[in-house]
Amino acid sequence: MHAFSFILLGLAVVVPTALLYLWLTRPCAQSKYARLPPGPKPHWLLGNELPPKYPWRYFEDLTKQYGDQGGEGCITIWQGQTPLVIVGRVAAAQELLEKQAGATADRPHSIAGNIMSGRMRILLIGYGDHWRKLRKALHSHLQPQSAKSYEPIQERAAKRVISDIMSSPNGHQDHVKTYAASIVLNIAYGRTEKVSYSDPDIQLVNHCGDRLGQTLRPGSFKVESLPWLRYVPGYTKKIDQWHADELTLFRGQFDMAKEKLQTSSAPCFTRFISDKQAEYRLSDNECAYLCGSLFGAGSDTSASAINIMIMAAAVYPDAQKRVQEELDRVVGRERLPTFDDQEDLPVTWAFIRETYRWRPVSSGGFQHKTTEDISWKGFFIPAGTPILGNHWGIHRDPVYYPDPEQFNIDRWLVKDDVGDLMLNKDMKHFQFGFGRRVCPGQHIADRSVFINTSNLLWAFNIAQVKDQPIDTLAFTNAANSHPLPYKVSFRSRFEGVKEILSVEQVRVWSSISS
Ligand code: HEM
Repeated sequence: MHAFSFILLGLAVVVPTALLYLWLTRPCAQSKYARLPPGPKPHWLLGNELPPKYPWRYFEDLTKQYGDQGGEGCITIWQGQTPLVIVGRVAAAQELLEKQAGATADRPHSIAGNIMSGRMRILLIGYGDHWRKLRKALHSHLQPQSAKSYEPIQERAAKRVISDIMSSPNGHQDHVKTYAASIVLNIAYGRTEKVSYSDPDIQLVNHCGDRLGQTLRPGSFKVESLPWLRYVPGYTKKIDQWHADELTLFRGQFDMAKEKLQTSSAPCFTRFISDKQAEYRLSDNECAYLCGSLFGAGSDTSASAINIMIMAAAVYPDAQKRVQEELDRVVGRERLPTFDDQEDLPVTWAFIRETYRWRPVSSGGFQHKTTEDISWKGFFIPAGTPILGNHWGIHRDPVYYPDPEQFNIDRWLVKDDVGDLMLNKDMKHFQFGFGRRVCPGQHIADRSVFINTSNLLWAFNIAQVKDQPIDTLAFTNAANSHPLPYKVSFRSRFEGVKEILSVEQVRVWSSISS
């Protein structure tokens, strides 16, 4: 027989046998997965198809269809042969991701992501001793008391945002990015100078961040579905190089910061971790990675949250007006809001909370993974199952947030004994994630958002003195990554602001600029 015919005959036997084997052993038909929450029927080999954009909106549609109809707010979709449980409602999130946090704090293993990060990027590290060690070090420095020590820096930098917006209103989103980058670099390395977002070293860090994003994008690296590929000579060459570049960058920044700190007393994570390195049993590279990954985790996220605040103020002028009335009453027009005013500004905080709910920064959330079998309300989620809190969907839970499509700051407010408004401390949001994996930078981030929102809305208020309402701003990226359900046309009238302030509010203006 001809060699070609042999090959054909071989294929005719091997391919159907392999497919039959895969079909018989398909995970979606295994008994341990029989009681997962409901969801759309998957293709037996390829799983469920996902939309190319905004999967969190699709998951919310599925939650309405399956999760609210017998799924207790949860659904299951299949990524190829792996199930993913998606939590889309508050009660389920509180139960599975918070009360059972010890069983849902792992992360799905990303082979390419961990090679690229040398297994040192905390966001990707599985739940266990290594993660605990890094987390403890971060927590000690980012917990509320330490976060408070950065307030003076945040207040100064927030003033600069106003002054930058006055000078070049069209770049308002970049000014906020510059703010966020400066704050994180200050916290990580003790850098006190204003760092422009376009500075070359920030561009380099962002370049590494882009590479990480590429590494984690499903389908980018076949090694995730075919793990043996990592042992094929040369296969990981590109990712190894990316890791080498990133490590060189992070080590360079860390070593330089350590050197500079010898002649200053500024508090920062580099100083803290260098002092505690032996106690936490951290290598030099681990310290450098902890500092380096703070930028990726905390810079663009904070900038987006602040830009979304400004966007919400533009889209919902009535809510903006209520914040400004409160600022007028509590702060007045002779000075800027400061952190000392926080307790007296419940409406401002309600506006911030509602904006977190309306457009959560990380709309799709980050996947966790179970480490124990979970039996809950008749469902069974086996150990090792990826589980995702869908921030977008959870924040649209119609039971917890009635009429969720309405931007309603009153849902966060209650009256005290004498009828004054106060923030309802029982109402929760999930902007910063869940359980043991909750964002360790949340106290710093919340402060950044508060000081910028209150200062900017205060400044817009002043600008309206001369009957020139600052009602709108142009948005590009915040709107792109968090698209509005309708097209909003923004007109920018910032040009007049500087004159108004310099003529009529000279004293205030000079306090802003100082
Ligand atoms: C508004 C700004 C921010 C938002 C919306 C945000 C959101 C998040 C979310 C959703 C997670 C994942 C939580 C989960 O897995 O359930 C996370 C993790 C993390 N965030 Fe933030 N974050 C912000 C700012 C910051 C800042 C300022 C820092 C540091 C200074 C920071 C450091 C981290 C780190 C290190 C992790 C990984 C934690 C782990 O996996 O154990 N974040 N953040």
